[in-house]
Amino acid sequence: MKVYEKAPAKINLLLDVLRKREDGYHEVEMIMTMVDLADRLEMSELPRDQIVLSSHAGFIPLDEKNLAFQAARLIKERYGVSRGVYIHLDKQIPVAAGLAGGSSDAAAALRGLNRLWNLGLSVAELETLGAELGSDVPFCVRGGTAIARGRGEALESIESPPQCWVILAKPPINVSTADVYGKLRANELDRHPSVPRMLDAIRGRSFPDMCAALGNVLESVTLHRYPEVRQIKNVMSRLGADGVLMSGSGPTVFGLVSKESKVPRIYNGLRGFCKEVYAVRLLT
Ligand SMILES: C[C@@](CO)(OP(=O)(O)O)[C@H](O)COP(=O)(O)OP(=O)(O)OC[C@H]1O[C@@H](n2ccc(N)nc2=O)[C@H](O)[C@@H]1O
Ligand SMILES: Nc1ncnc2c1ncn2[C@@H]1O[C@H](COP(=O)(O)OP(=O)(O)O)[C@@H](O)[C@H]1O
Repeated sequence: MKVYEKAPAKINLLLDVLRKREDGYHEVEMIMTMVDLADRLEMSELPRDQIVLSSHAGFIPLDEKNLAFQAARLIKERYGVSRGVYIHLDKQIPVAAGLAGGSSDAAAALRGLNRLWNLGLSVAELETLGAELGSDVPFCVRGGTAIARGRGEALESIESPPQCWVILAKPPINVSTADVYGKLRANELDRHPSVPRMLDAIRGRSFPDMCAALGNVLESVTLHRYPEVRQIKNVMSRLGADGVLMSGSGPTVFGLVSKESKVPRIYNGLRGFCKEVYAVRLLT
């Protein structure tokens, strides 16, 4: 038997940091949603008790450092599964981009192995397992659109935002999430994005209000350190994107666009600045 799972990328429409916690993590308030850019996982049983991961992507680890591998090991150990699995990972989401590619692969592995091994776990149980792998994994298990609090694992699902195009541009730099949080001075932030304002925009189905409510406090670190990220934001705005923001800890910048006729100009204009540009839809 084989099972297939799609692992979509996420974007943060809003990311606020409230404070640094005693455990080293930061207390956040985020509004997250999925976009139609996805990795694909194919999972099948192995005759021997082993986890084997393969991928054509040459730039990710295929051993226990891979989050999909860690997900398989965790669910196997926790539920005493003594069967093996072969996972093939078709990688489409850029790596270390602020799009939660690895977290979404882990979430897809949890969902897929729950089916392959008939474990009968609920989404809530898979989310709890996911939290052991990373702060973004519970949201990736659940999908849709949600407010994420705590370190990102306390989720409240909300309705989908108004449908639009999403242009993603990833400059060729690697940004470490831990580094960005480490450099943030959470108690010195002079501006915070407003969660109620973003929620009103989404619930009122107002695309312009949603664009106006976009905000990410981690930009204060990443844009300062990597001026090319700020440059991509400026270029995207100049080319006509309606709302522009960095996703997560970066370096990917996304632009929200309501009119399809504007998409080719923005896409082609950005290709002059960076190789990795995608035009996708929100997953609503
Ligand atoms: C910034 C965000 C926004 O969605 O995403 P990415 O940019 O990674 O996609 C997330 O908060 C990232 O979540 P994730 O990438 O799962 O983080 P984890 O593996 O749990 O943690 C990596 C490191 O980031 C820091 N970290 C993470 C989450 C959090 N709320 N506070 C933190 O301080 C910690 O230093 C931790 O060691
Ligand atoms: N399945 C995976 N896909 C991508 N990266 C992975 C995976 N498993 C582990 N990693 C590692 O996790 C780190 C962060 O990757 P990723 O999840 O793509 O970024 P981000 O957290 O910025 O969204 C990278 O350094 C990468 O080597």
